[in-house]
Amino acid sequence: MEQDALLELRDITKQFDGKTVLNGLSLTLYPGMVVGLLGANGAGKSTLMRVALGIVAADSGNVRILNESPMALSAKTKATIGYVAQQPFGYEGFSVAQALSLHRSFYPNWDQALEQDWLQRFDLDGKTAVQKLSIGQRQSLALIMAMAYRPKLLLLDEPVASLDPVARRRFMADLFDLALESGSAVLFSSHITSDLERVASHVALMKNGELMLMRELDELREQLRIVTLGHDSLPELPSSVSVLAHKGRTLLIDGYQGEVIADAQSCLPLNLEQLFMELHP
Ligand SMILES: Nc1ncnc2c1ncn2[C@@H]1O[C@H](COP(=O)(O)OP(=O)(O)OP(=O)(O)O)[C@@H](O)[C@H]1O
Repeated sequence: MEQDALLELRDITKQFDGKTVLNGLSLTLYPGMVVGLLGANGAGKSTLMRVALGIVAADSGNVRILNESPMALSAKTKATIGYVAQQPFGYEGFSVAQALSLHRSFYPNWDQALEQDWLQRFDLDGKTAVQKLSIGQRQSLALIMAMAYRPKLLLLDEPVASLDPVARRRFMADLFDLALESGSAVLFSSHITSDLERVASHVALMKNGELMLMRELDELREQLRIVTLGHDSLPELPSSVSVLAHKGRTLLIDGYQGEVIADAQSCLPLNLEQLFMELHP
């Protein structure tokens, strides 16, 4: 495992029923990184997280999470990892306060002030029965449960899909602060590209079980261009530039450093949503 890495996946392959879901995927997370994981439905985002946590075993490749094997995590290390699954689990039959009380007992580093702060922010009442919470409120509770012990590594599978825009914004800002303040790393999947652009330090883009791009967001803005060519054929390109997609007169390039692109009628930066669309024609 590389020095300081909080999570390292190397050459991970996973098949389900003969279908390849993760295909030679490598990804490393360091302290302070907030990585937004972007990919179409079925691209393998949840599977990646589940492999990282040892919930499912990879067919091949190597995973190290906080310097341990995910299949043999010590209790001490487990207490420093936060995870919110796409469909958060139950606590049916408990009130919010009872559920938190039970959950809290597993984590020596639980920050009760943070818990109270977030209960207020998410407008959750401790007396409400968990089964009466809306989907968004359940998601909020699951987030509090995963974050109030300030984990070193936080994996969130579409954590904000059911939150309203105000709650989403607040939570996203907190997420970023948490990582920066405590030297944690966060990996979160989301289809909301504007959220990703607002809070992520890095973007990881998956397609068909492969990692197409893993880059600092600022770098991505500088080095990716969408080019409209005068003709369908690919012109000779500067050596630093690589082609991500080419269809008709539209060319998507990486590694752009301000060079002149031959035959270009326009050469423009693009946002994450445009990038996603261009990579999924
Ligand atoms: N336990 C399983 N058994 C069989 N197939 C599975 C299993 N888990 C996932 N898959 C398949 O693996 C593929 C990737 O699923 P995964 O949930 O990782 O995608 P995702 O990128 O998280 O998708 P979404 O954005 O829709 O949540 C899908 O085709 C899915 O049907």
